[in-house]
Amino acid sequence: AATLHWPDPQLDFLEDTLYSINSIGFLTENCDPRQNTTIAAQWLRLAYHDMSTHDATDGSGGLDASMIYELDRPQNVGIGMQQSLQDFVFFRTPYVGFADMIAMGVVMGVASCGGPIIPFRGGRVDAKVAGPATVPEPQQDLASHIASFNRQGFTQAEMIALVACGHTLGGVRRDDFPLIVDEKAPDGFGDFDGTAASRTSFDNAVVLEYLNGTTTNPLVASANVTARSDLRIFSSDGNSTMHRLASSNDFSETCKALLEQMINTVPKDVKLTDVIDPLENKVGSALLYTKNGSYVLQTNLRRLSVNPNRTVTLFWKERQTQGSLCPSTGCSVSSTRVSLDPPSFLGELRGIQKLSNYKFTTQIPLNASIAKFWFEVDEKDGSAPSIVDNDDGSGFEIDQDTVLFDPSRTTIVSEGFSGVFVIVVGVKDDILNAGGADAPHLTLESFEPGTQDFIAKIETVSLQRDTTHSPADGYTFFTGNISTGATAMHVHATVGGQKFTQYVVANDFMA
Ligand code: HEM
Repeated sequence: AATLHWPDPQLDFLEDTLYSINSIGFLTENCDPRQNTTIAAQWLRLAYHDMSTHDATDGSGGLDASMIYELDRPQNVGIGMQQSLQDFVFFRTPYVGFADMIAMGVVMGVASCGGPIIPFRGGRVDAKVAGPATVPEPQQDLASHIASFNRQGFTQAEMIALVACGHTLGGVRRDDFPLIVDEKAPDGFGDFDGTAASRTSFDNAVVLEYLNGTTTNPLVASANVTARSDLRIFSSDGNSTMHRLASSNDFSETCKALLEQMINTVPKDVKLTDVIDPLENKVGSALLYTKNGSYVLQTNLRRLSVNPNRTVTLFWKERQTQGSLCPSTGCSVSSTRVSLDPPSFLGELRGIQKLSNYKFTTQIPLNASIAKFWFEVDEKDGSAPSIVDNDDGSGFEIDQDTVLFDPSRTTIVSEGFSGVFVIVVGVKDDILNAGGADAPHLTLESFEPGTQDFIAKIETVSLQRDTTHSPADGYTFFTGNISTGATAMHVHATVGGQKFTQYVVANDFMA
């Protein structure tokens, strides 16, 4: 399983979104309905269509979010495609692309409808252009379907099962396929399986109804014989795969494996992360800034379990060791407060009841500063306290204190419906002045996810000396405006001939 070597904004975000914060999961939590179908069904179809550009012979294509360039193709008809992309777009970051969110939609959607929990890996890379038009269509013959699934990396038996696993959710809309669903279909929607409860269940009713001849699946039973692609596919091995999937356990296990393969089908040069499981210890962001004559360090440690007796202590090592004020074991402070936060629904399914968040805000003398920090966790159950120090004993390093984003001086200014973040960054005078004739160069690279057209916007603005915040505590302040549509930014600086970079997410703009 993936281990967090802090800072790791990719794993940090993906783990949070899977288990900790009920953000994307909130939309589909109870296999929630939308447009006669379910959000989970829309997400699953989107992921399959996006993946189906894969060519196993040369390793090209796969789950790479190329769908944003392919929406106008007839194979991708249906409001669900656009809507699903809209669901995911807000969650992309400079480190996590659309494709990872489309893949996560399968994990979330399937689990929310009572299906198996599919392991999730991150690291997909978003395509810059459309892929080939290779999504299978209902009017194609069996040989074309077998060839097309082979090209995508699936055998004939796997094709049968994967179609059954996909077509356990949702159905066919008359608006999209008037030649497949006739006008008698209630709400213009032909469910893949017949029972109302089944619509919101990831179950094998689609298999059982097919086998016992009661199916209403339009792709099996449509009056339009050409459109009966599921019938041709399901029966293509004399029903042997379908008989096997009649066991609900087999169905669940098979779907888990095949859907995992589907979301992990990526272009050959893309390397996915290890499987992301909930992390027992997780450090949040660490913000270091100056205020009223000292540094302030703000951070937190998240634990998966609750223990009201547990104490968590933050330790740190000073950057200036001469005339150290800390004992040899490091300076320390107890958590300022603990909050017990609910996990995401997937976190709950993984057995997490509450997440304990130990929060710290501590002052550090200006002449000492901080080089790194770590935590001591005492369960108060007689066992020895444990140390949380980034797994490898290195601790959580504050790599520099020269260029510091300042959340306490940063503000938001509204302008009608939109607005700007007025971002303030402090630069240490020692280094600034040592720069001599070299003028400092500071920029903000803001990231907007592209909620309108699905194309992320990265904008760079220069930071200027701040006229409203006078120099203080050994720092001079610089300021620049970015849109409130930004969800993250990098601060880049060249000061005194050295380069500095800091990554900050919008949550911290107003921390
Ligand atoms: C030969 C292969 C396939 C064909 C011809 C096919 C065809 C279709 C058609 C015509 C629809 C109706 C879409 C609409 O009304 O807008 C549909 C829906 C759907 N398909 Fe497939 N499909 C295939 C394979 C798959 C696979 C492999 C998966 C996923 C593993 C999948 C998942 C879905 C889902 C979840 C829906 C329901 C969408 C909703 O209710 O909004 N399909 N499919």
